[in-house]
Amino acid sequence: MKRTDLSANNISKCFSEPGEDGLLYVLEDMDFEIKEGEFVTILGPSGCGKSTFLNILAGFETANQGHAVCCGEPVRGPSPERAVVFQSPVLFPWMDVKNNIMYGLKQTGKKKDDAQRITAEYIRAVGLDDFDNYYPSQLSGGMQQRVALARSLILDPKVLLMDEPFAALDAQTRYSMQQLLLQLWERNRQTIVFITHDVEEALLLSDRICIMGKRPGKIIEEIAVPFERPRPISLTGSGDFTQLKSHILSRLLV
Ligand SMILES: Nc1ncnc2c1ncn2[C@@H]1O[C@H](COP(=O)(O)OP(=O)(O)OP(=O)(O)O)[C@@H](O)[C@H]1O
Repeated sequence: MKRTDLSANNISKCFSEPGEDGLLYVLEDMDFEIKEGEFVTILGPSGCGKSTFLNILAGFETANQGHAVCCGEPVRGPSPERAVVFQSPVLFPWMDVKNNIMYGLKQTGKKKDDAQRITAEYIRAVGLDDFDNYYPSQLSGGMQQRVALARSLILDPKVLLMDEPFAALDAQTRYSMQQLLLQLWERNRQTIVFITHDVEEALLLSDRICIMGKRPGKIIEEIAVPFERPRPISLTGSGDFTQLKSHILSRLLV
């Protein structure tokens, strides 16, 4: 049986409201669990606390109550076993594609030859073979996000935490990035927590969808996505797909 890779128990989080005396309650008694190798998407209305929750899982934020547990250990801060991919790719502007992707490997003390070989594999995997000496400013948004993905995956994290990673991309690039992510996931089977506002994206990518309610957020419904993989784009026109999509939308609009 697959074991739980990441869980959150009874998480509550509040922030002091900027310029006010009061507290903003963002998460309340939130429970969450994801199994090894599972792909779970979190959907929820704007401001319900999705990013805050992901930041708690990543170890960037601390909960006021409850805690996150990764591979049996409490999350006390960021760790290379939990990689984070943001909407805006975080790259070093002064490094070319190759060095951006290789950076983390070098930090782990890998031998130069090995680091270069592994980096070349990842550059190929994300389809940037002809761009390895380009700088981030010379790349499109989609290409930058490919670099960010390769940069995270090269460290072979157990868990990938993705905060609206494709939201800024045009429809075509978004689709090709979704396919790329699925390809890499099928190969390495990381445990993925993925945040999006796009219900179709959630239904095409994930094993399970967690819907959060309004702030203070917590999960109000979980849906095991019933569609077999691979899921072709034509699936979006099927009756079962549109029915599930409209059910999810109705939960989001409550
Ligand atoms: N560091 C912070 N200090 C104060 N308030 C914060 C902080 N981080 C987030 N918030 C507040 O917490 C609430 C939830 O924010 P969060 O970004 O987690 O929501 P979200 O569900 O990811 O939203 P969206 O879908 O719009 O990205 C918001 O009202 C936000 O203003």
